[in-house]
Amino acid sequence: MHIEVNTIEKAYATVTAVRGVSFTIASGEIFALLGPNGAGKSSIIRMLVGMTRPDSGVITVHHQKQEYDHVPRRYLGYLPEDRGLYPDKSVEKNLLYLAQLHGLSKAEAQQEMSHWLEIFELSDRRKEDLKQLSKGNQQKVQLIAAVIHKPALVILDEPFSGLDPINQEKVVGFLKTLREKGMTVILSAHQMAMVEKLADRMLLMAKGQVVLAGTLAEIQQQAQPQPEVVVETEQAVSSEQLAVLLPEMVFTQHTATRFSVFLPTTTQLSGCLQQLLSQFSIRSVSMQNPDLHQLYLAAMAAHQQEVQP
Ligand SMILES: Nc1ncnc2c1ncn2[C@@H]1O[C@H](COP(=O)(O)OP(=O)(O)OP(=O)(O)O)[C@@H](O)[C@H]1O
Repeated sequence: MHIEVNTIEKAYATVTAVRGVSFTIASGEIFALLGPNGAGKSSIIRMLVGMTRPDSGVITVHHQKQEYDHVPRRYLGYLPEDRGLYPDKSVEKNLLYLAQLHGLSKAEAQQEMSHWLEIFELSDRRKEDLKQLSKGNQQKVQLIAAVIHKPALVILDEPFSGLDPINQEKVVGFLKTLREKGMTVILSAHQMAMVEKLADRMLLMAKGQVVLAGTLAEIQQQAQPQPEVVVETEQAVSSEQLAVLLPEMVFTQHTATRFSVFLPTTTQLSGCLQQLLSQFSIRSVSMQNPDLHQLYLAAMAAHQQEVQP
């Protein structure tokens, strides 16, 4: 399934939740929607699944040579923000009911359920009522419910919420398995460390607008066009010495023997190193790429400044 979103807008009574947002999602990729509370992520998801319509702009979903203006229910696996299984029914009843509702035979449903319960180490809990399970285990059952009918597209709103680090890692593994099975995955999340491990491409939003978009490498390039080189020296180096040696460059001193140089372009790396080597013994040099968490915070701070009058 391939999705194209072209300049969609969505306003509610008092707020414009989505402002001219465009992106594409290729078949079989994990696509992350990121942004602070109220950024517009859930609004986009609700439009993708057809729960609401954009006020303007176009959504085109391509699947098996057909086109749709939202993802048809039969191809969709959805973990909504407000979960929605039956707490008074057993894990097994919940999952089998949902699978059969989506058209799986009883045997197929049993087979899929056993497969996923085993992956999440919940096989021995299948007879228990959902409400008897811990919040994390309920979340895992919710995730199984979203994929048990083998949908082409899985949309997961906050799949890591309420999970401890070990279970978060399990969900990372689960999402990679979905990708291996050829499913397209859209997820919204606040856990940047998890997203960084998983997402093929991502869209960072704030106040209904796109702030950054692309692969992690593309986002790093957009957000920090000046590469950071971290240098460690054998002997102490002062800021004054650096300012004389590298007059054109911006640097930050971390310790007496460790500092970062922000290169105007990567082509200036060898010149910069030659200058440093002419004066100091260098212990190590490494290119530093900011992680998604740092990029996210920096992009949000920059966006905040931009939108302030
Ligand atoms: N049904 C609605 N009626 C009115 N306003 C709404 C409605 N749904 C969302 N909003 C508003 O639209 C904006 C975007 O909300 P949305 O839920 O899409 O953000 P989000 O990025 O999913 O946030 P969160 O991370 O908190 O779930 C917010 O200001 C929100 O208050």
